[in-house]
Amino acid sequence: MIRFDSVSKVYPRTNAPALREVSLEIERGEFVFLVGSSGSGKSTFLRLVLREERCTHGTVHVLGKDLGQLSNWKVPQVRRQLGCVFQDFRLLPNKTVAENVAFAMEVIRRPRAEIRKRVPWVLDLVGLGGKEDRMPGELSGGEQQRVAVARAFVNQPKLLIADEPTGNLDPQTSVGIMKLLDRINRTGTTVIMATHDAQIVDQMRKRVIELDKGRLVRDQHRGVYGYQN
Ligand SMILES: Nc1ncnc2c1ncn2[C@@H]1O[C@H](COP(=O)(O)OP(=O)(O)OP(=O)(O)O)[C@@H](O)[C@H]1O
Repeated sequence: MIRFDSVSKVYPRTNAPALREVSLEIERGEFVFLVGSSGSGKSTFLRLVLREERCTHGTVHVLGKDLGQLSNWKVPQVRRQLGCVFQDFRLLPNKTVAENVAFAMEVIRRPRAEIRKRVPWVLDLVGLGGKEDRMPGELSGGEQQRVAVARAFVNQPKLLIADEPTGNLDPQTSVGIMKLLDRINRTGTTVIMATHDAQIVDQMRKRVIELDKGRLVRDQHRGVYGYQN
């Protein structure tokens, strides 16, 4: 699903690499927490997987494609198999809940009949049945993140990337979001989640990958958060 071979990333106009010779493999269906202090390279790792950035050295394979060799016009073909959730939700403020989710299907040109069927299905799945016509601004943070998860999952991606999805939520609301991600993972979707939330990592006991100053320093099966902020 994902393979990093000796991957380094140096951003332009910087000296210290954001990632240093990272090698790892993530198999289909895994649930992986990416941890490490601020600036350790978590978001950089995720940006390389999304091909928002290219690595400086090494190779990144995602879904069988070498992203370094992939021409720009082929990037959307890979991206449409990936779903993303962010700390700040990133919903379209002028569209309703249902329209936000439908939009993810429209951009990849799914047929209207399918959109009409799948949007209510996925909103039910995330526990937002009945709130289809609300605007994002009329929802709580937890509800907005549920919309974002619905939008990320509606096209049934092979891989779901979550960058601190509970960063703006209280502990109880966070547990609800994690239950949802766990459920999505159980459908076969691989989940990679960057987080600073020790409680969640310790509760879920999934694979934990830790970065420190761009280096992979820990790769633990059924791991714990394990470092101090
Ligand atoms: N676009 C960029 N240009 C230059 N340097 C960058 C850029 N993005 C990140 N960096 C640097 O790369 C390093 C890793 O940053 P990254 O955002 O990947 O860390 P992180 O682990 O996600 O941090 P956080 O937990 O705070 O989100 C940092 O030193 C950061 O300053």
